[in-house]
Amino acid sequence: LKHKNLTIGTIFPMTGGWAGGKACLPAVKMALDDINKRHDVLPDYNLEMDYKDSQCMPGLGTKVLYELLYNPPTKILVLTGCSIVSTFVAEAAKMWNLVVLAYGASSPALSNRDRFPTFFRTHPSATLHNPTRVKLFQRYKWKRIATIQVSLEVFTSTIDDLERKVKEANIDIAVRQSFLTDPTNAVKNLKRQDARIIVGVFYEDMARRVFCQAYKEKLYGKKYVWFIIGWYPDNWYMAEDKSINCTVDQLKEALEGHFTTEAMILNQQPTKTLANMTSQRYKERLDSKLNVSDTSQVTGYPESPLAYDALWAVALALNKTAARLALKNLTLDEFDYNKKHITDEIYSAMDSTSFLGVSGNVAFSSEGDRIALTQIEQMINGTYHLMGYYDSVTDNLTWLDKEQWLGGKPPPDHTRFVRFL
Ligand SMILES: CC1(C)CO[C@@H](CC(=O)O)CN1
Repeated sequence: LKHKNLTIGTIFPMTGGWAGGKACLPAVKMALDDINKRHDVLPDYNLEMDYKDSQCMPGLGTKVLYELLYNPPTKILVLTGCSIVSTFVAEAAKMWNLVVLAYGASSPALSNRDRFPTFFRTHPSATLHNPTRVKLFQRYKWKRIATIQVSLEVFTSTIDDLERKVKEANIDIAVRQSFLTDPTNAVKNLKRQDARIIVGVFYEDMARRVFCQAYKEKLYGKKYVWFIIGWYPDNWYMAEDKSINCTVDQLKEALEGHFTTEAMILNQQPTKTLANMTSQRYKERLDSKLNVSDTSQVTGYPESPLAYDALWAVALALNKTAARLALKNLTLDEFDYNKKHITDEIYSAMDSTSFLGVSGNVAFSSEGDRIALTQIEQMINGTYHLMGYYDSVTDNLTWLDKEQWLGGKPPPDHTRFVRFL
């Protein structure tokens, strides 16, 4: 039983822009143990991994990919983290007929079958937020939207996608502002162009600068509605920040009432997953492996269910492939980088993935993107409160009717001129 080995090449960012490997590597090790104990999954094979650190840098990521591919044993598939590493690895890996599965890549640019024909990701694309935003614009009859973003590819392509989606809904992005590190002019322009319903996409360091400027420009309060990203650490606006000259209370005042959207990447139900474990039990097991006091501060902790489930997606796809190859008297351990017919089987098995993981139901779109629910929260009195969920596949918004409006009702999306007859 499990007398043959299959090796997965895995790349983790242990430091750098997103050091998600800190929690995702232990999660993948846990998944390997769990899978190798199962006799009903890959009964003939023991799954192993050969892992490298990319430091979330594309150059190093490319170098370690070559190390993985030019050293035995043959790798059956590659696992990656950061977007900037995944784009290089997924672009190159097809030359070795390798499927690539990312557990930590959010860039919309990766949803591209021409550039990345063998790419999948258990991490949702940043564009997952956009159908939710449109749904809320429609709910409150807002047709004039403003956006402000940091000039980074991941945010530019997210807003480009939002523009396409609002156009389909007959909604207009009337004001679009971007900045590199200083949002002063962008925020002034939003005020000058009478922006009211504003979508902001940036990392939390820039979010503090934007809302400090919004405080100064009085671009907040009952006339305005802000939508920003929901996966910042809970008290992100209280962090010590020498780059702004606003107090926490001033930021808190500017932030009062804003909405956030984020992908749901931890199964909320108390049900047991395919791994015979609830997501709560998963967290307990990972916490014991991380053995630090506050595990939620470990980079990659929120994404670790995506890494754990990525291994299960690999195991199930290889299990399915082994059975199909057997019909042609072929086996998985015959794979080498020239056997595209085996890659095609792995690809189609991965494409048809559907199982309940600790991150919720795991399934991929035709571009390999993770299909997931989003949750909407609102900051009320300095803390986030759950407002509802949105399933873009069924276009179903579950709304708890708890939102608060500083002016007692949703503000209009522009100044209403009363015509004096
Ligand atoms: C939600 C976040 C923080 C988005 O960036 C991902 C990293 C990346 O896309 O490179 C990790 N998860």
